[in-house]
Amino acid sequence: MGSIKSLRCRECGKEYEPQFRYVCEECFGPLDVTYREASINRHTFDLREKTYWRYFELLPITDKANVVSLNAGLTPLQHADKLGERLGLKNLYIKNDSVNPTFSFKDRPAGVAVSRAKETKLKAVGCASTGNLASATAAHAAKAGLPCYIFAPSDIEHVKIAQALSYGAEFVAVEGTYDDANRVASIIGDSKGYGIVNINMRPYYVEGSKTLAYEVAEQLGWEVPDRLIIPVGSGAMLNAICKGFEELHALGLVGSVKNLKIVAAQPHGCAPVVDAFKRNSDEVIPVERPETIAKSLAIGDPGDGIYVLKRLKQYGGLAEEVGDEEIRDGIMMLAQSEGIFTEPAGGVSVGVLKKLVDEGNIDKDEKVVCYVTGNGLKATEAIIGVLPKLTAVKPDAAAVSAMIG
Ligand SMILES: Cc1ncc(COP(=O)(O)O)c(C=O)c1O
Ligand SMILES: N[C@@H](CCOP(=O)(O)O)C(=O)O
Repeated sequence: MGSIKSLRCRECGKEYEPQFRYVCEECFGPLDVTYREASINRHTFDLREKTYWRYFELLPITDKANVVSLNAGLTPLQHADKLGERLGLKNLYIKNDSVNPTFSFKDRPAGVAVSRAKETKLKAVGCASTGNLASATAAHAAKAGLPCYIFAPSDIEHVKIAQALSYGAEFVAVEGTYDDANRVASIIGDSKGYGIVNINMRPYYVEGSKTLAYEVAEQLGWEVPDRLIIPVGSGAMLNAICKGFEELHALGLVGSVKNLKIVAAQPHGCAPVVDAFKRNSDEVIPVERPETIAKSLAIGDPGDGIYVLKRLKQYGGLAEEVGDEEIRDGIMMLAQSEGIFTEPAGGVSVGVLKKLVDEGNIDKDEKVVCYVTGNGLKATEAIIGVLPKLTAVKPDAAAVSAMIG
């Protein structure tokens, strides 16, 4: 049995029974899941399934029978020696979450939220999305046998729309930004009683992403790295990863997290958190019209932005942005040195890492984990212009030989 205890307001600390609720009725703060003490140690996980459900006691589902799993998680933590050499880092790792079942890290939070929807007998699920969450929610809903409603900007990558539609979701293509889609999803979800995974189910949903901390620690032999590079949209994942490391420490599974340093990475065309960090302000000013090839990070009004700023203060953090060209360079560098093909969000992580190393902000001996959260096959239009042009050649060895030299 899982050990969920309560929902606790992140602002005022008021506790609630774990119900279908996502903001505090006193102060409108966001709610976080708390757990009863779990009796686990480092060896508890040794023989368990190779998915993020290996951490079942630390996830907000009571009965294992309600788990809706596509076998996501326990993705590779690749020692990136070649990329590290190019950047001048001795101890670089890529957490490659692009190889999940729907090809992004969103299988973690979506899988947890859809499982919770099944457990609490909701009649339908959905999400507001920039594309990746759409497929993750739709695929898990298909597996659970639940209807699924997606609300997303109409101009996201075609393949992300095709993927979500293929899983049988109803796709509402909103003429507007992600924030417009989010507003509509919130109203529809509340009026119809649908579980909108990243809005009215958010306390449960975000718990899935903290497994990105658990896995990294376990894969490093229960060690806390020196620094994490995390791409930021709403900021939910960054917060969840910090919560994950803190929980591991509280459980005695890892040592101190005091020296962990966090980097928030955003694209130049939508970098409200980086902007606030650089102004040394606690106020995140929304970006009205995001303009970036990193469409999955095009969240102008990041719901967890202020909490990212708090985390950066708590963890000696940095925040940096990179433009479209640096994002493409990051995609190519990762593909050509490590054989990992990422969508632009991963190009943002690598681009920001390169920028910080070049500027002398990261020491060459640090153990750095760079999160790559989505697959390059999902956004090929972002790089098509920088790939070499192909010239067709007759199926003739002499002609081919003349061409390739
Ligand atoms: C591939 C990818 N990486 C990173 C993020 C950022 O996650 P968050 O919105 O939780 O900050 C998103 C979505 O926003 C995403 O789709
Ligand atoms: N990038 C996300 C959109 C929003 O998800 P959230 O967790 O930040 O609320 C997506 O993949 O759709």
